[in-house]
Amino acid sequence: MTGNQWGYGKDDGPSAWNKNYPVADGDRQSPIDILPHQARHDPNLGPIVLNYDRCTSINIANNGHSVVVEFEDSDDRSVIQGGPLDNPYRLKQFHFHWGGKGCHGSEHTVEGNSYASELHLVHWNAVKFKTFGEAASAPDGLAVLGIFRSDEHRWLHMITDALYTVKFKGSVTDFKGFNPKCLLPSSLHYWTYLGSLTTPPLHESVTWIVVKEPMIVSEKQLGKFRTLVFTGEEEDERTRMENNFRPPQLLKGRTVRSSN
Ligand SMILES: CCCCCCc1ccc(S(N)(=O)=O)cc1
Ligand SMILES: [Zn+2]
Repeated sequence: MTGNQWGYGKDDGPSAWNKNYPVADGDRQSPIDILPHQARHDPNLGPIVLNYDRCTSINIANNGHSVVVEFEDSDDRSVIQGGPLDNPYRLKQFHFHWGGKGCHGSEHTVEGNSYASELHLVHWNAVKFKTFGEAASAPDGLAVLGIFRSDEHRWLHMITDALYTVKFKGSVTDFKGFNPKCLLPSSLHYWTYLGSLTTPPLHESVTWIVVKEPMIVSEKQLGKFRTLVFTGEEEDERTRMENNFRPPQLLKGRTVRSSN
């Protein structure tokens, strides 16, 4: 693994990340396997509140690890708050993790069971920090909403129809007027725990909020995500982008709390 090059292959994948990112073996790494019966129900955990109605999506990009939709985060136009969060956190981007086929692909698992894919809505604490980069390495800097994805989804076509425009690593295209609220399941009951980024630099800066109810996407829609490639247009080999998920990490004594 040269420099900060990392991936999901045999030589540069999750088991090799601790060489360049020793925090990979830290005490609050993500994802984890969630055991619902061992989660502590906390009546003080209020509902998650999403104010996305004035969000401004900017572009959709293939960053060589996933497909990412970026948002304007210069003010509090789209924030998540409530639940375990002490402040509103600004929506910065969302991206996905998925498998090669069948039911593997999510990062978090529930009693050892994985879903076909997982959506991450990434937010940062702009009350305490000046930039996303600064928040991304602070213990209470980020809040990521994780949504499992399993069978057909009506709104997802807006994403999958745009995937052909970002087939190659490094491609970016405009993607305006998309409100990610349409990607969310009806109930936002959740598990929450203190964890990390699931890709390098693996900073232990994330308050994870994992929604219990999966959203529905079809195998056909998932297939469109697999038309992306990890490699740039100029490179000769075409490595299909799939299995871009990190396996569950040790809990190391952490408590997972459950909303009602
Ligand atoms: C200082 C730069 C940090 C960039 C961090 C980019 C990033 C955001 C979210 C996730 S995830 N999969 O935990 O939601 C992983 C990586
Ligand atoms: Zn992610």
